[in-house]
Amino acid sequence: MANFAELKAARDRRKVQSSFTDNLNSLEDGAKADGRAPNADVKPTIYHSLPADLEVRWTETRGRGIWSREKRRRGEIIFTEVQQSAALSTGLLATHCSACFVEASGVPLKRCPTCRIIHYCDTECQSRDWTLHKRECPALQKWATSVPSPSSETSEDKRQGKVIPSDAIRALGRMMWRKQKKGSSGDWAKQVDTMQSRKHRVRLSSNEKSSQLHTHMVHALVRYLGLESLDELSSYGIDSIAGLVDLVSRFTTNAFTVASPTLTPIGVSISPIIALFNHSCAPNAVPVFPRAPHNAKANEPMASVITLRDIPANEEVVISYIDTTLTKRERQKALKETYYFTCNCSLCEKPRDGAYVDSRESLYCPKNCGGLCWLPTEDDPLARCAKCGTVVKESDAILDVIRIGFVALKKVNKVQISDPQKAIQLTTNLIRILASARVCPFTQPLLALSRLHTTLLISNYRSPFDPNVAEISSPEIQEQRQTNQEDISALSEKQNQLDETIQSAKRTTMGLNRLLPFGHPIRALALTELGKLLIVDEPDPKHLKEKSDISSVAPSGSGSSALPQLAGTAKYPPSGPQRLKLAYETLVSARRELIVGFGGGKNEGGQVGVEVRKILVEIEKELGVWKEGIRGAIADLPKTTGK
Ligand SMILES: C[S@@+](CC[C@H](N)C(=O)[O-])C[C@H]1O[C@@H](n2cnc3c(N)ncnc32)[C@H](O)[C@@H]1O
Repeated sequence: MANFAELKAARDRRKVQSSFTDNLNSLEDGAKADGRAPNADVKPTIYHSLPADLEVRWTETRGRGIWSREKRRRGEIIFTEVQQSAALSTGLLATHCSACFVEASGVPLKRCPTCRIIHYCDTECQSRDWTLHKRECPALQKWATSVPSPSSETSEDKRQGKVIPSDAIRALGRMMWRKQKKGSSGDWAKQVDTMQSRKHRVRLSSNEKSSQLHTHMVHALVRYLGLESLDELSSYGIDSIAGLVDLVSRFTTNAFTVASPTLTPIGVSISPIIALFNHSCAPNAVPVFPRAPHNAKANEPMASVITLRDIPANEEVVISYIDTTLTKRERQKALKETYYFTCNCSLCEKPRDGAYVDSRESLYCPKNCGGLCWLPTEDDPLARCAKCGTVVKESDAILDVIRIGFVALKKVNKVQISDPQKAIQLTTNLIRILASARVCPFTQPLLALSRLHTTLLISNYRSPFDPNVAEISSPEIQEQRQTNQEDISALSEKQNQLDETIQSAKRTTMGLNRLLPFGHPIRALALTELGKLLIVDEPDPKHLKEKSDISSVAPSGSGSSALPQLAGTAKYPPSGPQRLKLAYETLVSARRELIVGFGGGKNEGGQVGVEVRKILVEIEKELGVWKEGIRGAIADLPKTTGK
């Protein structure tokens, strides 16, 4: 006989099942009254490329989602797909191939001679893109001559045909031309038409900004597609302007950013299957663009969805639509503004009391007991340590510091390109102020400022040896270089800059490690960045002055997973051979994480994973050479001991 828990589970199963059936029935009746996506929905037959071990299911609160039928290990690639309807970011159109999204390196790209906007690696990429570009090409030309020019565009820009529709409009155009080409009864049209729309929610929420955005996009799309009458919409399977508004709304709810293997945004894509994954701020999977080494160009841009932890069978696979290092308030605001729902994931549901303190909003205990306190807020200014109960006295001052921090963060984001020195000055000051108020390094806005600070310092650093190359050199070469330099103090200044950059990268990795699970792509890349900084040639190596012990230089077995000690101590980062050893250990750890976040096996941690493997081989050689050199030097020494 079934016990109570089993009966309850059976009842819950029936509940899900009946919601699912009700939903199908109501859709078959043509009912759309609740504003949910019309549902060929859960009928998986239109999703031919969805692997059999993944299943589309429906829930009352979230609509459709993807469930795993099987149990999964962390780092498993559960879904991969070449993006068929993606548009490259406008700023990259001249430097990246519009078919495979790879940046030109060495060989210049070939420009479409007709529109003179789109570029390709070669004729192979051009041919692959032709079915869509043959429609896109005249649209781009027409747009360039007809669009009212914003004041920021110069007449020179216009002469060069550089007036280009936004990434979203170009991606929408591609989505619609594909629909036109495949026919309105084809699977692509069905998949696009059943993506969730937020039209209804937009109206309900009477969100003025969002309505304006939709109206603006519809106007732009009509102009881009060159539509002159309603009749022309029928070739896209749309019969009214309302249908077009709905399509735009589907696009904005479901489109996602195409990123490079280092997570730099490079475009916009629409994939009706990836759009089926629901959101959680504590996701168990992540979509990435690893650019795996075995991938042919014809398979790029390839998106993969990868598990971030072990998943039991019959669990929903959820990804995050936003940056999960943000505070609950920031996350909820972003989700509401863009996706129109209130997240009730396990992270959002945790109450602000008891022994639990969310690291994203924490202060170190005023008594240094090792515990954390919630950051005070306007609503809840009384903060106390969750471990020892000590009350934080200066709540008002801390609130002010946090407020100033967020304002400064906005300002830094604004000026980072136009005035990087000012941005560095701001981040330096704010990081100091927030840290002295006992704000934890994984807490916002300190973490966001640290991430920006590291990025700014990296782009600001120019090696005195070769501005483009970070190379590994033996101490002898470094010594030679140093003695040849006339301005020792300039080198010492450079050394300080480099060390400060490494310390900042270290602080960032520590913050991210606290919030993101092992192998999360953001965390794996931050660790990679730190490792790569540690192999940059030291302009003024401290070890040459200190003559540190070189006998412990060899890599320690398979590498240590432990991070280096906290920045800020006199010893971090170390110099010379110790630094190289630390770089080795950091990159070994980074590679392990990359293999999770960008997929193992054939993916090999993606393009960055492969690059790190190659660097590790170089370091191993270098460390081997040094060790040999020292052995040789010791062997050559006259035997004076004991005499
Ligand atoms: C990209 S779609 C995801 C698939 C969608 N559920 C469907 O049925 O097509 C994004 C939309 O799904 C819903 N959604 C996703 N995650 C959710 C969550 N955690 N809670 C509530 N709604 C969610 C929201 O309506 C959101 O705008």
